[in-house]
Amino acid sequence: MKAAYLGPQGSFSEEAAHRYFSEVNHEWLPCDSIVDVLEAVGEGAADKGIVPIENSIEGTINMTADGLLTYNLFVEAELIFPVSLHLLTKEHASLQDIREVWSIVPALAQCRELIRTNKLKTRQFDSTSSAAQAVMNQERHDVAAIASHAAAKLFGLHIAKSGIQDNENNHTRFIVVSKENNVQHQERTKTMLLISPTEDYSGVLSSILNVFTALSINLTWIESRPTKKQLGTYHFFIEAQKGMHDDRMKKAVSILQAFGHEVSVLGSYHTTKL
Ligand SMILES: O=C(O)C(=O)C[C@]1(C(=O)O)C=C[C@@H](O)C=C1
Repeated sequence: MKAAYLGPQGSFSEEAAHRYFSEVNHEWLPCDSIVDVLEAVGEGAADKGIVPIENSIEGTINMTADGLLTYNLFVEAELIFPVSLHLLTKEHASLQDIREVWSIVPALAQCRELIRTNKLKTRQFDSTSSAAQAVMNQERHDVAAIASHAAAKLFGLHIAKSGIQDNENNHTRFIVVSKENNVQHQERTKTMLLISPTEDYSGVLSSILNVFTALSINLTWIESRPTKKQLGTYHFFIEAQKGMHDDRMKKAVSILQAFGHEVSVLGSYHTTKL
């Protein structure tokens, strides 16, 4: 089994992948970007991929949500991973010495307060670990990567300040994706749906939500994404706190279809706290 994740070594994705797949022998495929992970699974270069989809401070990682549809992927597990971000420098330095921070956009966004109050410039990288590697390979003393403790150790960087995210209690939700439609009807705790209204009318979203209210199904995530076909047209990712084996969930899907909406079940899965 080959599993793809966002590399290089030292990324949060790598830590999540190693912890989740720990019991079995796996072949790993570190990729250069989140989209490359999804593409590797979509095109069969890897059997499974681990990608971040939501962070408790910054919200949805849109390229993951959109990529699920581009590459026709299914979600087979959800992982909750605690994220602590650190300021990593090449030499011993303090926050006052730093003028510029490098990282992936979601990690920069999780440290908005520190960046704003210290008037730091930012540079975007494809992962926290590629930013840490770039800091190691340069000579400036006023730049720092925003990355993990594992990246600091791996690249021999100094931790100038730790726990710099806006909220100490910070978690990222990863999903494990594959090409296989694994929506079995075995007991699972959550389901992800994509609902595409075929018509636009006033109250279309509330009519969709009312179906879940009427069936007492709690929703854990809702995200509107543009269809990319015409300005102002959306489809909705909805995650419900019920597995697809549950009769109420099956009923919700058939009512939504009877309303004329297109409904795809993107996965039914359990949550693992890492
Ligand atoms: O860059 C990494 O280390 C990643 O695994 C990606 C990622 C993300 O994009 O959300 C994962 C967890 C943290 O939220 C920060 C970065």
